[in-house]
Amino acid sequence: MEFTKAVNEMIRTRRSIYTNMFSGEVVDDNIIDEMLENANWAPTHKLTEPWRFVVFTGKGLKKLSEFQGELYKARNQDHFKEDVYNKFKSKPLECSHVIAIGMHRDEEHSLPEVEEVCATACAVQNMWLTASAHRIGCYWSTGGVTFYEEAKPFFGLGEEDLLLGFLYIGVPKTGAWPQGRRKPAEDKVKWVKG
Ligand SMILES: Cc1cc2nc3c(=O)[nH]c(=O)nc-3n(C[C@H](O)[C@H](O)[C@H](O)COP(=O)(O)O)c2cc1C
Repeated sequence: MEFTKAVNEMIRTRRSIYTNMFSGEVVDDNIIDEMLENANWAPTHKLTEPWRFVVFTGKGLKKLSEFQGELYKARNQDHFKEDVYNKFKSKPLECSHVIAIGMHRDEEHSLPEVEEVCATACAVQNMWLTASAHRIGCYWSTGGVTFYEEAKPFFGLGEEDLLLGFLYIGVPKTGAWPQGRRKPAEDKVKWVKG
């Protein structure tokens, strides 16, 4: 069946495409919208739909770059490293779009936190597969200010919410689609048949 072939192909050829593999071209916003729409169809226990995204592009990338740089500086006055600071600032500027990935806890805490993180990760995978289907490059980064508690409000997240990282997006340079590698699936699977 065509669906089976397509889904196998998309899942197995989805790759992390890093910023040094980006051409500098800008991705059409319509593709980003498609990614976000597909994210919204992720599975979600009790339909809490915990994923929250902030999309940075154009001058927005500069805002993110400055925010990250300043927060790094403020946080690391005693052990400031110039190269880390430069990386915090430069990464967003190497992209066409950056999507900040947030997980929002509902007030009732209807579910254990881990379930909401899992649902958000499913949403990210939907975006990643959609980008790959268009042969747009992206990767999930948990660098930058991801684990800085005080970064949350900048991304519209509350105390109970989590910032889970960033999807860095760009047009890959020609020929920049890498081969993947995985150890055999059988190594991680046990069947119980009787
Ligand atoms: C939750 C999560 C966080 C990740 N964080 C980073 C990261 O901070 N930096 C990085 O270079 N890659 C990061 N990656 C991408 C992985 O390195 C990548 O998926 C892995 O090398 C396998 O390559 P593939 O995605 O091309 O199959 C992350 C992936 C996931 C799922």
